[in-house]
Amino acid sequence: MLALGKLLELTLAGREPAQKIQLTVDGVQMRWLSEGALEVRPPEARDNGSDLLLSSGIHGNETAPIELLDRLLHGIARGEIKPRTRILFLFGNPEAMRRGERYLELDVNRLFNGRHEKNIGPEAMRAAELEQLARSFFSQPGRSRLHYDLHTAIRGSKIEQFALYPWKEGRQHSRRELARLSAAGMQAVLLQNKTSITFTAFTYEQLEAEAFTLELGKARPFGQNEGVDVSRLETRLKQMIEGNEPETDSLDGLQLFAVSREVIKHSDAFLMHLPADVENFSELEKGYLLAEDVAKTRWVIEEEGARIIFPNPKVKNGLRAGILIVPATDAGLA
Ligand SMILES: O=C(O)CCC(=O)N[C@@H](CCC(=O)O)C(=O)O
Ligand SMILES: [Zn+2]
Repeated sequence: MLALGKLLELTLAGREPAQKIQLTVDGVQMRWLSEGALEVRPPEARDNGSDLLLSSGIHGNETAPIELLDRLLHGIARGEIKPRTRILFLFGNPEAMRRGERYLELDVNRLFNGRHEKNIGPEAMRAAELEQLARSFFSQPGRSRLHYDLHTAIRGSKIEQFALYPWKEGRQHSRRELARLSAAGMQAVLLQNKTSITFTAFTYEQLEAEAFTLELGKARPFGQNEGVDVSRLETRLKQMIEGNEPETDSLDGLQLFAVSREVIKHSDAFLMHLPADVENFSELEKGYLLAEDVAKTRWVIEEEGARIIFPNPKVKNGLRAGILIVPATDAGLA
């Protein structure tokens, strides 16, 4: 296999490859751009005009998505997967990956859309670099732009695999992209309704890409991901890369949710009244006191059919400690 196919090994060892550009037997160019960043370019005659950004390791301990991208890269480097799309592979937080931690000082996925400029340290610099790499990758006019940022969650989930779809004023969510996600094994999509500071919010809001955060199961260390079944997503990604993806417009079985409220932790006095092992998508009854904070702030459930995802009272003050969601319809899709 070509040495650049071993991007994960290089990244975990903190090594820079001696040769930055390599060609596969089929003339596919692999180009190392920076730590954890590699561009794949098909020969011009095979290029189908699609640009696909695949990122993982934004949280260093979420290893199933890292292993998935590693398998795809190996397949390309060995000539077993024959790309017709341009692809940018990114491992988001290499130092956190080496340490097996979500992040070192700052959560990279809270540092986009201007936030890195207000912070210092390696993770702020990495977020700035990721923005630059994505901006440069998606700078070619007339090509389709798609970004999947792959994650696994801290806790178990009543709905195992789901996507979060960013929001931008004046832009409608795409039915075709949701059908594609459904075919890739996603069981639910959360439609955002305000701007955000995550990586996919950046590529969606600023780079005109279709962009999704995909949650694929529960976070486990490298080599312990038998319980995370990414087979449907992996098959779909191979088809997308090779340009032979079956057309689909079916949303059958795909559950849609909308954000009702983000629970923001304001102070060290923040208390969340949920069991430590509560699962994502757990239902909360009307009237339930979910959380309390400084100055008698109370989060009481008012919504019909409310559910909680990503509850985490340990986040830093000022950040999201959970999302309250409610069922949604496909009425606003384009
Ligand atoms: O399990 C959790 O609490 C977090 C899992 C995770 O990392 N999720 C992403 C979602 C990003 C988004 O909102 O699009 C995150 O929190 O960064
Ligand atoms: Zn994550």
